[in-house]
Amino acid sequence: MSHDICIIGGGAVGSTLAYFLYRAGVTDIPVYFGHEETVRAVLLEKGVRVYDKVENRDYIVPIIPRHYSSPIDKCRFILNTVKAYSVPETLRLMEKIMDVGGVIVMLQNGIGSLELAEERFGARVAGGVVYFGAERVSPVYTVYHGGRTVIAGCRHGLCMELTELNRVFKLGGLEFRIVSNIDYYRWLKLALNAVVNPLTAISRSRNSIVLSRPGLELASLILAEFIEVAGKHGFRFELNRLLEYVVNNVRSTGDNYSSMAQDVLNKSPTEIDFINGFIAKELGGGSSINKIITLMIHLIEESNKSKNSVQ
Ligand SMILES: NC(=O)C1=CN([C@@H]2O[C@H](COP(=O)(O)OP(=O)(O)OC[C@H]3O[C@@H](n4cnc5c(N)ncnc54)[C@H](OP(=O)(O)O)[C@@H]3O)[C@@H](O)[C@H]2O)C=CC1
Ligand SMILES: CC(C)(CO)C(=O)C(=O)O
Repeated sequence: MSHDICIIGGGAVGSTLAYFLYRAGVTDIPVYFGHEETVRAVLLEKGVRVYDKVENRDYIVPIIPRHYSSPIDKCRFILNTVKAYSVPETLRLMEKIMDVGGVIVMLQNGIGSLELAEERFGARVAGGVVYFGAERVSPVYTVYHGGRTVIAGCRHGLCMELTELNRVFKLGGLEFRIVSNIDYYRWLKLALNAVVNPLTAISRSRNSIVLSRPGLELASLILAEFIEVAGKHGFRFELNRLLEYVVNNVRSTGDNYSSMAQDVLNKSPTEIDFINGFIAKELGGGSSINKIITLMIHLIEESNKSKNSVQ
């Protein structure tokens, strides 16, 4: 079956994107999931439920649920919204469902997923950064907490096709902004995630915890190292302006549990190696704050695996 837009990963971000497409009048979107049970649950619900907290309204978003092992569509646009650690499992799926001339948009936080997809699909891949907060309450229920922007662009070429996504998402109320320097925006988003995700995951708190005194003190330490690493890659950032940017973004998603906090609460693996782990590695070893934070999150992952952890 031929479709304009397919989504891989129907979790918090995938469901929210399907919701904005639904508002734009697009209703036949295949969404690929990791578990058969999720596919069955979505079929029963006749879609995914998305609660728009900004509008205080509940929607059933009709989607076509698929399991990733059964690639039966041909898609002009593939929006990949699985967690970074699941991306390798989706490479074969993307190969099967990408239509001739199709474009993939990799929407993971952190560094590594876009690079992996580019290795396989070259210039047919765009990167995207998501500036909204969404919480997956159950496999078929997502709360959209606010923020209305996705920034996207290709690193090799112009990807003019993306203007179509810009048009359709705009109809639904989401800004899908296309930029020529997507790497700059990926680094900027890395700064935000390096602060918000581990601090909310360690404290098992909503994003607004970052605005507390210790939260802001830790933010400065994390960002000082981020600035050093970004500088080595040719991106110059200034600490006070970065802190202001983090504070503004935390204010607009304050009620959300970051994706990493959700992972920890669900006893799932986290994306720490793609975020603070990446920064620590780029610092070249030694006992950095990003290294310590990475180890602490790995310790929590281990504890979550263990039957002896306190519930
Ligand atoms: N949540 C948020 O507020 C934000 C998240 N992000 C980023 O967006 C990305 C996605 O996060 P989020 O939506 O929270 O993640 P979720 O954990 O909510 O959703 C992940 C989805 O991927 C599916 N999946 C897992 N493996 C596969 C596979 N092999 N093939 C197809 N689908 C698969 C899961 O299926 P199943 O349901 O069956 O398990 C699930 O639907 C992450 O990189 C995150 O950092 C960025 C900004 C905000
Ligand atoms: C923007 C933010 C911090 C929203 O929660 C996010 O990217 C995430 O949760 O991973």
